[in-house]
Amino acid sequence: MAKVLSGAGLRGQVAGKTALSTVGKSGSGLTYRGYDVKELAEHCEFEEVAYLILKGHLPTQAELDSYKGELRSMRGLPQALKEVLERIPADAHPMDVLRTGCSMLGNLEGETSFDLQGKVTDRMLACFPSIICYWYRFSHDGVRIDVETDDNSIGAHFLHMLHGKKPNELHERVMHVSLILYAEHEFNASTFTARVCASTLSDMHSCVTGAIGSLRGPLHGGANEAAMDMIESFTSAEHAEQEMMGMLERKEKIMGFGHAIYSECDPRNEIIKQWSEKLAKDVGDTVLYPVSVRCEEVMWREKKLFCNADFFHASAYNFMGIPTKLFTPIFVMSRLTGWAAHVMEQRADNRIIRPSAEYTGEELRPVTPISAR
Ligand SMILES: CC(=O)SCCNC(=O)CCNC(=O)[C@H](O)C(C)(C)COP(=O)(O)OP(=O)(O)OC[C@H]1O[C@@H](n2cnc3c(N)ncnc32)[C@H](O)[C@@H]1OP(=O)(O)O
Ligand SMILES: O=C([O-])CC(=O)C(=O)O
Repeated sequence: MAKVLSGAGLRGQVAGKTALSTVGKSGSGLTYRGYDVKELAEHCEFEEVAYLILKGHLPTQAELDSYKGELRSMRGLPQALKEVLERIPADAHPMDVLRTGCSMLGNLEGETSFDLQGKVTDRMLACFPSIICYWYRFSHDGVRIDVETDDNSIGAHFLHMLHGKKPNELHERVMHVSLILYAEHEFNASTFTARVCASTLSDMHSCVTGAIGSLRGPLHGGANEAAMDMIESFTSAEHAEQEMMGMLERKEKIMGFGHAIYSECDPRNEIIKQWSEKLAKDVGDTVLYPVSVRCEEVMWREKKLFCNADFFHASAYNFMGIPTKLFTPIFVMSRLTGWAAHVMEQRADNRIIRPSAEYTGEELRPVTPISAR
């Protein structure tokens, strides 16, 4: 059953065209350029999916090898950017760090012509993990890490820099899956931000910087961090149930549940949930995964609300030793592909996005001189 889409928040209004993805077309599915996300997550590496989204087709092995080589060669950070990152305090939010990092990159390596849109996007894909980890390790551990690793994937590059050692096969695979699931999602809030910015013929770094700001909020990408804060406060499944019932009674929003478009489920949830379960077994977890499952059961039973993509990402990332405040930046490392592809699509058939407002203010009135107010 499709969700009734009407009311505030531009819900249900077609705001433009896209050939990049379909969200909830039959009530629940998700496709990227016609491919089911489930199949992509099962068979592909993230770089293949980034290539698909950005360049329009799934790469051949030769195309993929060459693309990965190119991305690998772009991991380094300019000295001036490193200096900026070193000045950002340890208690800053990494999403703010990434927003600044992206903006600074735009100053140093600006998109001076739209002919460079593919190149500047690849550069961001390659170096966003470097920006996050360089700042994180410098501000938290006092070390200046080498960001130019030879890792075979973006996910492995990230985990290697974060933990100071190469990830195992399971963790690298989960990163592929996670980055694939987060890559693209039609006209969600952050992508729409990027498209509005693009419609003024602004540059790619401005579009992405704005999108990072939109993704940061807890109603959007920030929900994975908020979900983690919640589940780690529960000591057992029973405790989780008790607390959730209280939150529902108090009409609190529970992060990681519900969706603006999907009506019955978010197709990304069952995929990341399976990987979270595998990771739970791998680390011998007996609390976080059962707590998460109980939260899912309670929300469905009480409210018919289902987990969105963010909920089981929280436990999955936690099991891989990723600090909670880096969860949403990982989303950025992935969604950058969708944002950039939408910017390119907008540019290819552009009209400035400028909706109208329904005026609810005062009727026309005279200005009283300041001495008489
Ligand atoms: C990757 C992503 O960005 S996915 C989204 C991540 N965000 C979250 O997880 C934040 C929590 N979820 C929410 O805030 C919302 O479900 C959103 C923002 C995702 C969607 O918002 P909307 O489209 O406005 O929600 P929707 O219209 O379906 O809400 C219907 C009702 O369910 C309630 N509801 C929806 N989600 C939740 C929730 N997570 N917890 C409690 N109640 C909820 C709403 O308050 C609303 O109740 P009302 O009719 O009494 O006002
Ligand atoms: O589509 C949305 O509104 C939010 C979402 O799930 C996403 O951006 O991945």
